[in-house]
Amino acid sequence: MSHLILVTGGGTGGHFYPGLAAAQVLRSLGNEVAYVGAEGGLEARLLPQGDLPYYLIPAGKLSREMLRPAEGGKVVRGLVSARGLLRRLRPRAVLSTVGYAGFPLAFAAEWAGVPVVIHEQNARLGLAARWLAARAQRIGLTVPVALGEQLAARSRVVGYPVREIRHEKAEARRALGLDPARPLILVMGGSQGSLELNRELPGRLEPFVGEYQVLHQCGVRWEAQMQAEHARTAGYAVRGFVDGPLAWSAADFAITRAGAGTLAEAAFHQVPSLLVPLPPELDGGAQQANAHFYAQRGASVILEGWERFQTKLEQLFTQAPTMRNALAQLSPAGAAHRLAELVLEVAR
Ligand SMILES: CC(=O)N[C@H]1[C@@H](OP(=O)(O)OP(=O)(O)OC[C@H]2O[C@@H](n3ccc(=O)[nH]c3=O)[C@H](O)[C@@H]2O)O[C@H](CO)[C@@H](O)[C@@H]1O
Repeated sequence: MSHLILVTGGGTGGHFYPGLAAAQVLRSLGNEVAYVGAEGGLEARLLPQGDLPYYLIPAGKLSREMLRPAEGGKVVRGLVSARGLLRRLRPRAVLSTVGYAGFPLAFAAEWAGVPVVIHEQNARLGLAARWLAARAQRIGLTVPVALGEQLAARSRVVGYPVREIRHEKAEARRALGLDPARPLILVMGGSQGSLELNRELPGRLEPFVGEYQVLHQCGVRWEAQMQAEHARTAGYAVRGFVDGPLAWSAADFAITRAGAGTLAEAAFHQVPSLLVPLPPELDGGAQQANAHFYAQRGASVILEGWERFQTKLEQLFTQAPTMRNALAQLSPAGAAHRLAELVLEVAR
């Protein structure tokens, strides 16, 4: 029997980085670990830069798109590839951070009798998590989620595994090519960038540039256009993709989407944030649920309508000290270890 543990999940940063963090902990504890990502996902670009053994398999979107032959075909090919990998590698356990990219391997493993642990990042279970939860041995959660009795018995709140790297503030700003001395507002659109933040924020933040500087992460897709439009505005730096730990270490305030990873990093680095969650029709309400979890605990402010931007930003500045305390209570430090422990509990 092999000693291998397979970690799977990706597509976007929010699903990939927590899997990577847990994989690294599992490896540091002496386990043999390999990563299984989706062809075309963010991980297909990032895994070759690291030192974890990895495999890429097809993965189709698990939505109504699945009914389209091209997407449905990908789902089927993903399951066939996953089954082939399991037969070849015979892992002791599979950890999946769910999402469409974490689905094929975990699903095939459940049917092959390999112990599976899933991790749901958001404050509610997504589709892949709901499909996998019934047969998963353990369900790791970022925050408490209301579940039926059977699922609750197998679930544990472990937090969201973040990359636990902190840099000194001035050094982080220097490394990002920013003014080391001026307070920084970080705009994070998430791993793919946010068109809404790209459209709304440069103009609205202009009056604050001078007293503050801005680092706006706009998404690789929009980088060229955003650079052309704003590169010459002094104190307003635009980047397609940034080094997450560096950007959070450099920031004093943030304006962000409400992806689970973004929120967990804001908590880890204690950066008060103004949240602009994705509209519920685009993600089944996951970001709204995440944002409310933080706002109810006084850790973030939610923007409800751009007409209130100025008021909300001022609220963020004035309430920052109490928000930092609330964020410290929500810090996910140690989450990667707790998730790794769940996996080792069930590994054969
Ligand atoms: C549109 C969409 O479906 N978004 C989902 C996706 O978000 P998304 O992939 O945007 O994820 P998150 O906000 O959760 O996390 C983004 C991660 O990527 C990193 N990062 C991002 C940009 C960058 O330039 N550099 C960088 O390192 C961040 O530091 C963070 O670790 O997965 C999340 C976790 O399941 C969900 O909560 C989100 O709803």
